[in-house]
Amino acid sequence: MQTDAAVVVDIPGRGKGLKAARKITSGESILSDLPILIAPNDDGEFCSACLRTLAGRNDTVACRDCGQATFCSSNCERLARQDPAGHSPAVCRVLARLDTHGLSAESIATLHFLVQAQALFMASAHEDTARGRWAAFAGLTGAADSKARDSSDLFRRLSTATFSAQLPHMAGGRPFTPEEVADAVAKEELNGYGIMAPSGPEGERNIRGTALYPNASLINHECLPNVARTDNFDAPDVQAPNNTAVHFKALHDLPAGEEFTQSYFPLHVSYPMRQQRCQEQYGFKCSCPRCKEESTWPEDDEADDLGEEDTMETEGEAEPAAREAEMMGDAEEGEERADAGYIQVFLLKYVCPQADCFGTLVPTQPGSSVQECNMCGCQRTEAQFLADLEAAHSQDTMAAA
Ligand SMILES: C[S@@+](CC[C@H](N)C(=O)[O-])C[C@H]1O[C@@H](n2cnc3c(N)ncnc32)[C@H](O)[C@@H]1O
Repeated sequence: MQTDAAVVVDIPGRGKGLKAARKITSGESILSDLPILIAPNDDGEFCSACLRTLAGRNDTVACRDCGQATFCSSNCERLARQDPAGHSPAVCRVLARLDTHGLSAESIATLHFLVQAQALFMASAHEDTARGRWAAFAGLTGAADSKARDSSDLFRRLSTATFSAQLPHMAGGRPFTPEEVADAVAKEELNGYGIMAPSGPEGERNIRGTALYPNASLINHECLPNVARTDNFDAPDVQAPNNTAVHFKALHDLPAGEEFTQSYFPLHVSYPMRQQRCQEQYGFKCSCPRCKEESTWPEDDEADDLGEEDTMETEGEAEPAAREAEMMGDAEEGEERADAGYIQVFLLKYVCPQADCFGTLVPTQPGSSVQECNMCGCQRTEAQFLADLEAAHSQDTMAAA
């Protein structure tokens, strides 16, 4: 791994995970990772290779063979055609022959992902770089660890198109078996990062595509995470494929040996919804310190009700900064259950305050108290945070009176 900050470890009950190889400072970048494979949505809005926004560009190139890929530039087209799991001749031939009749947009996207994953597998029989990428793909958690959904229809459509495409240059490789299709589908579901587009005029969020990363896909979930992801697929000054990297920064200081955890959902999501999504989407029961605490709360007492009387500690009249330290300090390292006050301050500190954004605020630099939202890009200073904390405290005091 290209970082001295993280090491891969086996964690009982969680499979593989990443731990801090040394002491980490708040705002430090702990990992930057390029994808093993990117599966674009192919709806014509984003580059099929690097997922850059196409609107406003005058150098886009559409694939004339399959008609199912558009690139932001001739450079991306060239890179995609050279990449066995990008838009290589093999992928293009199979895509052109896929029967997608009657499938939902989500299943079509999964089928396209399977075409690319299978092409990577077939190329790994005779190409060294494909072999390394396939090894990373094969190492991701998959069907054996989850309730794989029925993928027999996807297998049938994939194998029919593959057979009809006749892939002469794929000598040595072979198509996926039904079990390999089920495993690849599970790998996408359990490890895929949905790459979000900037919000539309009505606040709607499109997904550009799904990407699997060799190391970032190993970071486990907790509902009070200590790292958060940033990316910049539309960075004008970063050439493909480097714009497809994801970066993880520490939200606060961490001791050596601490497991890096991210939240698989926006931080404000309620306890029942988080439990359901961990179980149904990822196949595990979340018993993190926040879930342990919130499992004892009355049902309608959602985590995002920050002003609720019984979730706020109102003792004493400490200054805001002292109050933050006091409350954040309540959750001792390794403690099993987070304190209600700690959860409240954590959410105030890290949930983006912009209406309907729900991004995570991440320190801009190591040691900096200025935070930036990983979704909308808004910034907040320590003074603004302390004012927000004070306002929440006053609201609670009034509600309690
Ligand atoms: C993106 S992968 C993370 C890496 C994974 N642990 C591995 O071994 O490759 C997601 C999977 O990790 C496991 N996982 C993540 N967070 C967990 C948690 N808090 N408790 C138990 N299992 C967890 C679940 O099996 C989940 O489907």
